[in-house]
Amino acid sequence: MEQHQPAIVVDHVSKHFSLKHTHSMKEAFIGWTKGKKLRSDFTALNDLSFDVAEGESVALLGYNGSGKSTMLKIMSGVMPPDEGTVMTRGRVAGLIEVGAGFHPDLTGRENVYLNAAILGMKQHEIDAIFEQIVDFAEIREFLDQEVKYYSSGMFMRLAFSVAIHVELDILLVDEILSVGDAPFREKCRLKFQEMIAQNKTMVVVSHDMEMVRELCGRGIVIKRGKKHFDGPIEQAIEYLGSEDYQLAE
Ligand SMILES: Nc1ncnc2c1ncn2[C@@H]1O[C@H](COP(=O)(O)OP(=O)(O)OP(=O)(O)O)[C@@H](O)[C@H]1O
Repeated sequence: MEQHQPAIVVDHVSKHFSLKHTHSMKEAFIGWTKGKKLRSDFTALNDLSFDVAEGESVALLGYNGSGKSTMLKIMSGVMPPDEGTVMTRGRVAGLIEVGAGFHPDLTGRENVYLNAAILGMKQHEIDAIFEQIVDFAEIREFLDQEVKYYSSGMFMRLAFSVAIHVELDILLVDEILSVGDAPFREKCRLKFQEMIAQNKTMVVVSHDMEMVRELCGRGIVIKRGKKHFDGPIEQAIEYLGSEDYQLAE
């Protein structure tokens, strides 16, 4: 596929979290008088840099806790980096915490409007895609029921459907397909392929190597927040399973 200017530029990004150490009040006080730290700093992302070209589909791979979701959250703008910058070109939609913007006391219909608006769409634009959203989610008969009565699968379908039907240039996908049933997963798979054919830029976090192989041409392998490999997807998957990765610091 022809590649253009970068859609995403991740430039020397680091992220630190503060880890709490449990203490009793007394220990905490004594520790404090002796100048001991009650918290320590944990580096989740360590000077990470990469570009993603427009129309490219890239997988972020790595063991649990290696920093993949943190990287996606920073790219989506829900979390700031501590150091470095992320530049994105165009409208970014994240399938990260699907349904996070859904309000339990509102109906399915109201939530579709609310969330599409949060994702930057105008009322008439939402009207135009409303039917497609509902059809894709297959929850039409429950549309006017409050979403707190939805099953977790129904809830996820609707939230997911809103996110993929809004106008977007960059789609960030975090391990969400595991929630849906097999027919819904298949439908999503086809939708992702359609988006790739439409030259959308995608960054996918998944432990499902079959899906990653199918959707992505390139893989970035990280461990403890550091990039260890960046290249063709087959080689990235191979590296992830290698002793080199296991031993990598
Ligand atoms: N808000 C937070 N506060 C403290 N630590 C956090 C926070 N978010 C993430 N972390 C830590 O940062 C590290 C990276 O987490 P992250 O969720 O990015 O990993 P991941 O590669 O997506 O893992 P997984 O494959 O398990 O989904 C983990 O050690 C996690 O505990």
